[in-house]
Amino acid sequence: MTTKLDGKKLSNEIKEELKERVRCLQDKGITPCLAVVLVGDDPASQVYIRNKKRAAQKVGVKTLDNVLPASTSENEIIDLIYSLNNDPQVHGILVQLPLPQGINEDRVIQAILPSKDVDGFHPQNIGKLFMNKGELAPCTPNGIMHLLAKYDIQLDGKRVVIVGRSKIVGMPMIAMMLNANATVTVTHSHTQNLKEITREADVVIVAVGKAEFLTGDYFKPSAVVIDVGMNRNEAGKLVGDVEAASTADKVAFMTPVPGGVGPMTIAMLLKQTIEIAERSI
Ligand SMILES: Nc1nc2c(c(=O)[nH]1)N[C@@H](CN(C=O)c1ccc(C(=O)N[C@@H](CCC(=O)O)C(=O)O)cc1)CN2
Ligand SMILES: [Mg+2]
Repeated sequence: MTTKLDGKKLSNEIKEELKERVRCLQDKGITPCLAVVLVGDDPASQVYIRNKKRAAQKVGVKTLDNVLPASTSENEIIDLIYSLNNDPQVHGILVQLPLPQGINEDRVIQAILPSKDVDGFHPQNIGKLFMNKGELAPCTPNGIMHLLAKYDIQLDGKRVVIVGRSKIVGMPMIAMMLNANATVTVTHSHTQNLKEITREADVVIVAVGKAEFLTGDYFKPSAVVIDVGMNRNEAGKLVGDVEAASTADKVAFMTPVPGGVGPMTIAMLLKQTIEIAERSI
């Protein structure tokens, strides 16, 4: 029997706790505020921003919208970020990724004041994370760590395999797993004999962005499988990077798609916005 790692349920529990923390801040005259920067008209990004704003509203985090056309120049985006850096009412700044083609994502992220970098993507925050001194961490891997802790999944000494090395998930996940004393292997598009590697793993984190890329035979029966993927299959159905039909009921723990990692990402974003506001007291 496979235990479902229910990110939707845990994210709702976290949001309830966050409401209380927002009430405490409001008693001190502080409203946590998240500035959202969305450039262009990528439909998926528009959905994610809508979901983030809705969740923020539910817990009492104020959002400031900055929606810019795809034609906006890199310098204009950076100037906007500088003005948000200097705005004392703004606690967190979120730049929705991906940015339109031609915009240098690294330059834009580096313009964010590290103390307001609620997504934890600034090199200073990534560096601190690798030194196990992180304060603001990328939300998806952070959400995965919270989900594993909720289900008492031990990481110390365990073999963790990360499939994918993106800046948003795979790379920061390496640091978090090392900080948890796991033995970490990172695999990517150049990796040979992937199945031999994943079959040895106690925990497999899959973030490759390819629909149903890994099937049940990639995992041992006691494995914990974390599926970060969100893809539309040919029938238009939302599916992960792991084939659920051949994997569910075969492994020990698994995240569903949807309802696994995704909601945890949003809960972590709100949690970190509130933490920045709490530090301002
Ligand atoms: N600045 C950022 N950009 C991006 C991030 C990020 O963390 N920061 N991550 C992804 C997209 N993302 C958040 O931005 C995100 C994606 C999906 C979900 C989510 O809740 N998914 C649901 C399903 C939603 C659906 O039905 O379509 C789920 O998994 O249950 C949350 C956040 C790239 N960009
Ligand atoms: Mg999910």
